[in-house]
Amino acid sequence: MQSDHKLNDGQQKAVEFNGKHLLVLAGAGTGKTRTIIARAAYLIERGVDPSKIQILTFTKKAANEIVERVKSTLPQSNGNNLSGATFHSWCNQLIVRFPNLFGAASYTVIDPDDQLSIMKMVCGNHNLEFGKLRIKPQELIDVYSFARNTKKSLTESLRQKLFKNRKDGDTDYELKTIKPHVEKLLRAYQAKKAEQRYLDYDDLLLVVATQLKDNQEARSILAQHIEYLLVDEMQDTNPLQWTLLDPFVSICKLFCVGDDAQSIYSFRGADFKNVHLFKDRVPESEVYKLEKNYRSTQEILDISNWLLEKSPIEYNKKLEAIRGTGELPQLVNVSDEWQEANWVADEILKNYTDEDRMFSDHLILSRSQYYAKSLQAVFIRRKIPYVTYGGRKFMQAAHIKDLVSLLRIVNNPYDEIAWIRFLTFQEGIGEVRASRILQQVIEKIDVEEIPSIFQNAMPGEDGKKIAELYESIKEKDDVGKMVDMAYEAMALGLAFRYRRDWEEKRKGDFPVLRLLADSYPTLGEFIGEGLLDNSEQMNGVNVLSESKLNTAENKDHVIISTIHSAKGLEADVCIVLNVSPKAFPSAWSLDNLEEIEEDRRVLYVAMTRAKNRLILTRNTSSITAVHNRALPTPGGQKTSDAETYFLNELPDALVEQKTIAHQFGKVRDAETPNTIDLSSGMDFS
Ligand SMILES: Nc1ncnc2c1ncn2[C@@H]1O[C@H](COP(=O)(O)OP(=O)(O)OP(=O)(O)O)[C@@H](O)[C@H]1O
Repeated sequence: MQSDHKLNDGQQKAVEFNGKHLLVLAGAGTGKTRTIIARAAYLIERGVDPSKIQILTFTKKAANEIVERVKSTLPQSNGNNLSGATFHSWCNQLIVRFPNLFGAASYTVIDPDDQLSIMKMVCGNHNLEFGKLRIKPQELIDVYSFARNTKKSLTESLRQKLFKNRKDGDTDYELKTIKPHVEKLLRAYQAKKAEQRYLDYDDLLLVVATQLKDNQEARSILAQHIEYLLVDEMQDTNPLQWTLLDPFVSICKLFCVGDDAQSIYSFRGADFKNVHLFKDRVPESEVYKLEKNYRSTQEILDISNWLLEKSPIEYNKKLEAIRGTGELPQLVNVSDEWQEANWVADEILKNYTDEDRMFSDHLILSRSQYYAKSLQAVFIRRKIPYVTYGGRKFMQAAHIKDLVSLLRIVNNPYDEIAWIRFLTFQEGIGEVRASRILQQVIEKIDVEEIPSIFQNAMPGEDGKKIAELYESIKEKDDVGKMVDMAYEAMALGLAFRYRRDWEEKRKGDFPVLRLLADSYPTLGEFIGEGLLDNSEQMNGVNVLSESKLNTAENKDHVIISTIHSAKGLEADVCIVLNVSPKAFPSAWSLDNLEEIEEDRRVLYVAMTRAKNRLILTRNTSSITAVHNRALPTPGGQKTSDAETYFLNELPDALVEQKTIAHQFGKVRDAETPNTIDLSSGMDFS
C-alpha cells in the first residue's frame, strides 16, 4: 500500500469490521475520513458491487472528494459506480429512480429561494406584526424547517427560533398570541406546495423516510439495491436525518463516523444524541474509538484539549500527536479588523517569500464570511490570490445589494431586478408601484429618458434628486467614486432601513465596498463579479467561489473559509480570526449554555485544522470594551462576556502572545503619570 493509504491498527480494525453496524467515534485528525475511504475500497476489493454502496456526507464537495479518493486507491474503473451524495440529493435520486415506490415522480423540487417566494405569496408580501414582534416570511420558513428537522412542536420551534428559548410569562403570552396566525400561514404554505406539486428540500427526506418506515415492500425493494450505507460527520445529523437512517438499520449495514466534540450544527437541529445513543438505538451495533491524531503537532493539540477540558460537557477526549512537538500557537493582539487584515497579509507574504510556503498552505477561518470582508479587500489590493468557502457572500448582504442596485441600473437599464430593488428602496414605493414604473422603463428604454422616468415616478424633490444623481454617476469613470456618490445619496435611507444594526454591523461595510470597487477598471466588471457570487449555491450548500486574481493558470491560493465550511479541511498554517470576547462565545449566545458550548466546539473545530502553525488573532478593543457588560442568564445569575470568554484563563505556557503596534508606531511615554496644574496660565493681577 502507498503511504497515503496506510492505516493504524484501530483504523484497520474498523475498515475490516465484520459485524452488522458500526460507529467510529473519534477525535479530530484521527483519520475518520481516511477510514471511511478505506472501508469503501475494502468492500469493493472484497467483491461488493460499488453501486450497492452509498456514501452520505454533508456537502457535495466532501462527497466528490471521498468518491475520488476511493477510486484512486482501486485498479482502474473498479469504483466507477460508487455513489457519494448529500442526504438531500440521495433522497432526490431515490425518488426519481423509484417513481412508483415513492409516488413523487411528477413533483418539482424547489430550492430555498422558491420556498421564500411561495411563503411571500402566502403572506401577501406582508410581514406579520404583533406589537413589537415582526415576523418575516424567511423567518416562517426557518421555523417550519427547524420544526420538521428537529421534530419539535410548532410552539417549541417558535420559542427557540424567535424568542431565544425564553421561558418567562411574557414570552408564553406572545407565543400563544402568534401561534394560531403562524399555523394558518404554514398550513397555507403546505397547501400551496401540494397544489402546485412542489417538494422542498425537507420533503425529499420525509417522502423517503415515511415510505420506508410504513411500507415493508419499499424496504425489501431497497434492500436489493443497497448493501452498505457509509455516513460521514454523524455528529451533525439531525432527528429528521435519523428518521431517514432508521429504516436502513433493517435494510443494510451502517458504517458511520463522527466526533461529538465537532458537533456544530445544532442551529439546524443537529443532535449529537445520534452518536451518543447509537448503541442503544441500533441493534447489533458496535462503537469503535480512534485516539491518535495524525494531523497536528502536540502544541496545537494541547490548546485544543485545554479548550475542551474547560467545558462542562464531558467529551473524554485528549488528543495525542503521533507527529510529536512543534511550534507554540500564537495569540496575536490587534486593535481593529483592518490592522488584523494587514497583519495577516504581511504574514502570508512573509511565509511565501521567506519560508517557501505556498499560498495554499494557508487556511483562514472566521465565524462568518462576512467578518473576513476587510481581509478580502486587503488581499485584492495586495494581490494575494484566494478562494472563499461558505457563508453568505459580502455582495449578497441586503444593504450592499440596495446600493449596488443603483449602480446596476446605471450599468444596464434593462436590469429589472435592480429596478425593483432600487425603486422599492425609496420611501412610499411598494412592489406594485415599482412594477408599474418598470413597465414604463421597459417600454421606453432610451437611456436618455431614465432621468425623466425617475422624475415621473417620484414627483417633487426626491425624483429630481435621484435623476441628478443618476446623471452624475453616469458621467464618472472611476468605479470607487461611483460607489461614494451612491453612498452619499443613499446613506440616510440605508441607516433608517437597517436602524437595528446599522452602526454595529452594516455601516462599516461601505468603506470596504469602496476599496473593492477601486480595484475594478469598469462598473460592468465590478457588478459582474458581485453577481457571480450569487450563483454559487448548489443544494443549499455553498461551493467554491474564486477571487478575480485566480485564473486557470493560478491554482495556488489561500483559502478563506467559515469554520462551518471547514469541516474536514486541514492546512499547514491555520489562522483563526477574531478569537475575541463577544465572538467566542458570541455575545448572542450568552444566555444559553447549549449555544455557548456549541461555540466552544466551533472554536475547537477551527483550532484542530492546523497541522504545523496555529495563529489566533484577537481584537484588543473588545477586550477592554466587554468588562462593563453583564447579561442575565435564565437562572437569574449575571454572566458577562468577560467572564465567559473562552480564552480567559488560558495558561501562558500554551501560546506565544504578540501585540501588533499601531500603524503610526509605538510612542514612548513617560514611565509614571505626571500631575497637572490647572491654576497655571492665568494672570490675576
Ligand atoms: N494511519 C495514518 N498514517 C498516516 N497519516 C494518517 C493516518 N491516518 C490519518 N492520517 C492523516 O491525518 C490527517 C487527518 O486525517 P483525516 O482527515 O482522515 O481525519 P479526520 O478524523 O477525518 O479529521 P477531522 O474530523 O478533524 O476532519 C490527514 O492528513 C491524514 O492523511
